[in-house]
Amino acid sequence: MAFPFQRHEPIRLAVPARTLSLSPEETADHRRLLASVPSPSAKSGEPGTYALRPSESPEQWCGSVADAARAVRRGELRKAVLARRIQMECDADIQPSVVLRRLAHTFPSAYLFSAFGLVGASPELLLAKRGRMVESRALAGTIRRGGDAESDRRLAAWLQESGKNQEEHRVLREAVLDALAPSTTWIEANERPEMLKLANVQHLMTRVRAELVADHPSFLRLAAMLHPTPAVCGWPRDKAYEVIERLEGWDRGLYGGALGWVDAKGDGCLCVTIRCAEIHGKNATMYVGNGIVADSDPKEELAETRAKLGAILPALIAP
Ligand SMILES: C=C(O[C@H]1C=CC=C(C(=O)O)[C@@H]1O)C(=O)O
Repeated sequence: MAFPFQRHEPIRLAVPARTLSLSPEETADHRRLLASVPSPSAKSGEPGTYALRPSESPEQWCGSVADAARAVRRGELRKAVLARRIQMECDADIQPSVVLRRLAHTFPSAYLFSAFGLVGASPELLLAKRGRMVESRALAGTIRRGGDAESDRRLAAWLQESGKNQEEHRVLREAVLDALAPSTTWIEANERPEMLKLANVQHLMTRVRAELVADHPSFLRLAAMLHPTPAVCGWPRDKAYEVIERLEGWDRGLYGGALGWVDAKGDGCLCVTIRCAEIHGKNATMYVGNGIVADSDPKEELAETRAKLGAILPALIAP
């Protein structure tokens, strides 16, 4: 099932013909499972040439970032997330299963998905529920990986101390805790953000765990309270939607939404749909966004979108 970015759009639901559940310890099987997904037939061939084009020029997008940062400085909102779309056209059909397998290789611990035309490897957990236990993994604040252990450590230390990134993260942490707390008997979260290190970038992360009250809202209702978090939208939510509408002006569809499963017992798991692309035959649209606060610098934000694209882009391109 998938929630689109827009709250008024209907949730998409698919009933799987077959399900297979694996424990986290069975990662090796998970890889084996993906390896068993049939490869495209030799006849259909793999793309050999790729044409890339951003839907909006980098200059245009930087202008929008500057505009959003000014709105935050004027006190209209605390944070807005602005996204970019990168279009790719190939000379043969792109096979989602091939892209997924490449993502699984580079991002083995991510939430991998290929559903409703969207393929990706998201590091962000919106909500997981088992019985009365719930969990969320909130990410905001980003820096690239260093080329060696020392520069990587220095970049991580810089991120932990960066006022701009701390503010991006604080807004998210508060929103997630405020949304869940009224439905819980206890709720815990790390005081200071941890570092989450991925192949291409590192993020500030807050892990939230909680026990729900006996008479708790359903998994879907809880997810709908959280969605969209300030990791993909901003805060206050209504004002952030307004700024996104004005500065982006395109429909995000399932990007910035949530995707996962819910079962008959009311348990489920939904990741945030980031680090992904929509695939249609020979065409793909990649999506990438950043949290914008008062001190955001457009050029640095542009570089950050390029670092984040280092997840989905290499999975689509294998010249
Ligand atoms: C919205 C995206 O990332 C979010 C998740 C982690 C870090 C983010 C950031 O530092 O801006 C974004 O809030 C995206 O990758 O498209």
